[in-house]
Amino acid sequence: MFNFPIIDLKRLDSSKSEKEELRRGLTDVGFFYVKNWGLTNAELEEIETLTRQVFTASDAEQNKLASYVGEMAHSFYLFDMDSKFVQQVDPNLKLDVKKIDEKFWKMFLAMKNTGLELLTWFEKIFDLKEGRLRDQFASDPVCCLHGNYYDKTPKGEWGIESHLDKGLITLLYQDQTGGLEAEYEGKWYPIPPIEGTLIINLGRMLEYFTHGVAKGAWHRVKAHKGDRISWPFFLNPSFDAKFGRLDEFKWNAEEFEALEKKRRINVSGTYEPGTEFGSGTYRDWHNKYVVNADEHRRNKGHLKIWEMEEPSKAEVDGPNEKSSLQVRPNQWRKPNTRIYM
Ligand SMILES: O=C(O)CCC(=O)C(=O)O
Ligand SMILES: [Fe+2]
Repeated sequence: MFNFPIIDLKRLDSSKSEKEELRRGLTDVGFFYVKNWGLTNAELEEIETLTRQVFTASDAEQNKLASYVGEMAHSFYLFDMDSKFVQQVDPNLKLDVKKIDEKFWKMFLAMKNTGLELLTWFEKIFDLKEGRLRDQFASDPVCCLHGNYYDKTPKGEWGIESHLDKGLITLLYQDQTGGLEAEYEGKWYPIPPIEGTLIINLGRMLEYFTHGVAKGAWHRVKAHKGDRISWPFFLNPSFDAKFGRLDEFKWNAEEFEALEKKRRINVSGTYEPGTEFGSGTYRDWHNKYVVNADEHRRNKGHLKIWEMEEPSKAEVDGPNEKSSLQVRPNQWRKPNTRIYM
């Protein structure tokens, strides 16, 4: 067992040891738990029940959800990473789409707020000027919430293969099954469920922008005990965010460069060396790697993904673009088409 940091968001302001643990999570481990982030255990139980229903419902019911336009500006997608599923469809199950929409939107916002609050804490821990991370990279972040459904992972396969998330931060809620593992100093350790907590891991973009001082951590999932649901929320940069690295962290540039080189050799096949950042904006990167996610998929896995996406303000209000909601109807997509990880 590994001692992953557990941060109580309510105590962070007043407790020095809590801040030290956050620093350890941020700069050494790359993974940490967060308590008191917003939703109650009862709300999370309800989310779990509703998600299970979504994955068990017939195509017709799923399509009802996909074409539902709630009060909120978002859309749903569904795609399979792998089609050999044993999971049964319940033909009699009716989805309460309004309720699903409301509950998921609440979860979405709670996770987004937690992510932004954490970015502010990272600025404090790193002694950066206030807003240095949030203003430069996340003034209008591209966000997306997945429901990941893994049926029991067959022997020799992966629920999701070893990978590094691409964005700034990932905030993940998992059910009580277990199966998520993270790498630390060359060894793999389970990240067991702790009721009510979120698991935070840092993505490659945050790592890259900080010259590797914020640590991106590799992780993978084997749902060998039984089927499993997890809800990762991906906080990505704003479309207009410039891909400039922060000079405050330049002192670590050489070490990071060396690490990046080593990675390419060690993990060829899952690393996707094609995903270079360049010096443009997140929009350039997004158009290159996310819009054509099929071609650039970085990992295989035995799971289905249900995605809830919030168009960024830039996407909706852009001067030359029609609202994405007008031009892009809600829809289920099968199989895999886009992945905002
Ligand atoms: O299901 C999990 O616990 C992890 C999922 C994950 O790593 C991802 O979707 O990027
Ligand atoms: Fe991930």
